[in-house]
Amino acid sequence: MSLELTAPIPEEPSVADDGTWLECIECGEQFAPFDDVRYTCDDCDGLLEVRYASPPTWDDFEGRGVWRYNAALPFEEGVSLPEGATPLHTVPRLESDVGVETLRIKHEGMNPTGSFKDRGMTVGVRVAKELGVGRLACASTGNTSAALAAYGARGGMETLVLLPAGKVAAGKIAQAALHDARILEVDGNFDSCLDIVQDLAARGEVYLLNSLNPFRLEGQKTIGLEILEEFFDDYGTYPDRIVLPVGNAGNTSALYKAFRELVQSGALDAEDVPKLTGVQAEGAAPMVEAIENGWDETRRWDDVETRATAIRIGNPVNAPKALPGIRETGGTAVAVSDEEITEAQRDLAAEGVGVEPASAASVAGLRKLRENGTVSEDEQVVCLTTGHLLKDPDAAFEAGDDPEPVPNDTDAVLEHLAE
Ligand SMILES: Cc1ncc(COP(=O)(O)O)c(C=O)c1O
Ligand SMILES: N[C@@H](CCOP(=O)(O)O)C(=O)O
Repeated sequence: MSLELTAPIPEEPSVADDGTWLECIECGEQFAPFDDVRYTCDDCDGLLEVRYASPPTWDDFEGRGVWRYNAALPFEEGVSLPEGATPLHTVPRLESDVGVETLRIKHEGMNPTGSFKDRGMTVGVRVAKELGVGRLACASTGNTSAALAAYGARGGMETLVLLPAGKVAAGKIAQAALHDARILEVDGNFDSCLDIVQDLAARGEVYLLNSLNPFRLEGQKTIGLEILEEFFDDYGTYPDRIVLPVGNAGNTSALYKAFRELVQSGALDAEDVPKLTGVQAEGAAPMVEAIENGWDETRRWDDVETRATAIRIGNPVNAPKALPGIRETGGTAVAVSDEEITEAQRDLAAEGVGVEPASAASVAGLRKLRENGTVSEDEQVVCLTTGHLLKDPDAAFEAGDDPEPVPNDTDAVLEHLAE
């Protein structure tokens, strides 16, 4: 296991506030966490990470949901709906069909707005209040906008969302609209929307709450903490592998950070860290390209396309955090077709687990890696499903069978059923 994972706990710098500070992952420059609004390093523009003088151990955790893990977060509590404590489903038929020893599904679609973004927003909006900023904003393929709108509303704050026109699933726009976000539809893809929001943030017009914001990822760390705790309760061991869909690569970065902090505190052995395994759609796979080619960074894909609109992303901003996470945990990355994604969506639905297309990419990826021998039959695996089926009703209609019209008459209904 890599040196990164066993790195010593850094000494608390003078900029720390209550044992917490921001640190550049490229040059190591440190910043006080709440003295100013910043998303990247003032010196080199590298990505920032939140650091703690005392990384958490298992005994520090009590309560339920995201804030059970407040010892691993910058605050005791946040702007909450509440979020987290999502199910870790068993899926016995799918488990034996895919052919692994254990398969569990961590269904993040069961969060308050139907995706894992809520875990990030409960922390992110709390930080926005601490900083005393005005308007909150994000670029989004849909779920981030739904979560920002809801948590902004909960916190009594104004929200602005920029969406790629014609490429966001209906359920997600409906959420942002009802929670009263101002919605701008941009004639461009998600990456162009993020470029604009970053410009607006740099000009001080908005507070950016995409996963470039290091505090968002603190909340998303709790996915990894919950998986490890619950899996250990059930099996007395940790999963060998966690398979997750990858878009902007926030979750991959967040889970890797959660595991590093547990290793640093001595709560987890480095050899027990699950292999982080990322799955992208074939039409939007810059992370897979970077992993396959051994690159340290991704190359931007300008033309991206997939039915899994949530991961229709060509320039994953968290790649510098996520690529080491995949490599140093011994994981990998794989691309799947839209057909394989829809098939996996049906497989999950047949076990009663309703997910949107991007979520099903994890299961499609696991199946592919099992078939090509990368994943072995004795592995214990958790697949992350990131968003709820109702987020994208059109995709669900396409994947499922059509309703059958029948006359308003019992005999005619019976006749129809007998056909
Ligand atoms: C449903 C869904 N799954 C997966 C992803 C990808 O997650 P990440 O950006 O953390 O890689 C997103 C958004 O990016 C999403 O909305
Ligand atoms: N799928 C995301 C894309 C933006 O990701 P973020 O984690 O950087 O906010 C979305 O739902 O918009």
